[in-house]
Amino acid sequence: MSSSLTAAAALRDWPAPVAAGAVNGTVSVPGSKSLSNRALILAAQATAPSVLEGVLRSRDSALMAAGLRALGVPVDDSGPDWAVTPAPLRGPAQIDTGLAGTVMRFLPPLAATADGAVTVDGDPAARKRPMGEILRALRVLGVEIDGSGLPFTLQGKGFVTGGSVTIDASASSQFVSGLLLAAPSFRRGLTVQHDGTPVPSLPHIEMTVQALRSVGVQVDDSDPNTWTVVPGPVDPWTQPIETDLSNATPFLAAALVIGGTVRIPRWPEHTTQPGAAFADLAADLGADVTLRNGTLSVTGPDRLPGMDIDAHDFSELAPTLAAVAALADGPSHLRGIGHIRGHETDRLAALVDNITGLGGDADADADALHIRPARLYGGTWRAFADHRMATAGAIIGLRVAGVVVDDIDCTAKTLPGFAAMWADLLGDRDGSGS
Ligand SMILES: O=C(O)C1=C[C@@H](OP(=O)(O)O)[C@@H](O)[C@H](O)C1
Ligand SMILES: C=C(OP(=O)(O)O)C(=O)O
Repeated sequence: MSSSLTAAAALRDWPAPVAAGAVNGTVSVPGSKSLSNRALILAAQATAPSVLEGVLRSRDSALMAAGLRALGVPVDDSGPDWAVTPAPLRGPAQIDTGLAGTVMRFLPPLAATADGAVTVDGDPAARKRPMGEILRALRVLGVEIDGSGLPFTLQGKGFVTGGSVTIDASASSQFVSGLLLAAPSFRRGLTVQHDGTPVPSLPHIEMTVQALRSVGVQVDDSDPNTWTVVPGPVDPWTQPIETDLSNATPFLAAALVIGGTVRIPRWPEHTTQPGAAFADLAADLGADVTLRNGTLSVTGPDRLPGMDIDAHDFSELAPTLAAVAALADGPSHLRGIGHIRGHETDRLAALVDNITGLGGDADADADALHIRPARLYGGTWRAFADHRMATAGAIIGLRVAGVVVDDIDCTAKTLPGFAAMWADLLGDRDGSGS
């Protein structure tokens, strides 16, 4: 794995290409970050080796693989399909989470079962992301931890007893997912109960439950806000990893904002990925949307209306939706997304700053983003190390000359090569912009 995927790179200004006309292209999007990192965590606990077909090769998945290796689990990423060979987990180990929510919330509960001390840290921005609740839960479950956020050290005893714990997962569904994904390895399994305002990104918890069941783990999710995982053997991971539908959305958004058609092959018919919601949203905005033979096609509407939507379940789409909204003919409201202030950056603040910095009209309240039509002009679009902020800038740049994204390489978090893929879609092969 190249170090550029595991270390934060220097900022690189990228003049976003302006579209010469309507788009017409097909984009092959790599595997889902969320499924890849679940597959890695589960394969590490399995009774036999797994081969992860279609796994995403990106900074977030490289960090997950490196974290497992640090704990003694061989992950061979030399081919396109990574091989994971389960082994007893042991410290001392150092884990770098980068800026990956899935690494910082999924790996510590599993690392707590290791024999030995495990120190966990991440990028400076990762230290600001909510983490206390999952550490509190691990303490309730008997795990000794030094620290209350990144960096912290788990004093692994070689086992976690498990049992039941009540948490407030209103800041991130990943608190629930992380605990459930390690629970097959807890001696008594685990019941997690959520007590608080509604959990965001619920489809991602369904993804966790489905991933656990797919490797033979029994999960009871029959009561809302309560999940029980029965301890026991984990089968090797066998399913191909689906295309990352959230990463497909900037490309599909191009068809919405400049017209024309974008096709995404290998679009699953059934999925727990919240990115699938984008197809319905595009249709609601007047696009022609079809799914035929596994390819999703989106043909943009003549005029782009505003949107008033509750994005609580698919909050990771907020930057894409905000970029579309900034180019729409009517006002937009993206509601139910207060918790994205704790994503890679404070996304509500960053989107407002970026949109207003280009002459747009946007503001945020505790839980929503409001964007009104305005004539935009060129300027710097700051990524704040956030892959989806960078791709949102690319969308706006399609229609606004002079937009410069200040760190396009942070897209390597989940989609290395984004700039080249974007240039290919627009027929701008050198990727340098206009
Ligand atoms: O479990 C996952 O894979 C994810 C859950 C969501 O996190 P939040 O619940 O913190 O929004 C989502 O936004 C993130 O991109 C991926
Ligand atoms: C919130 C996101 O990432 P993470 O997995 O780091 O939480 C995201 O990808 O939009």
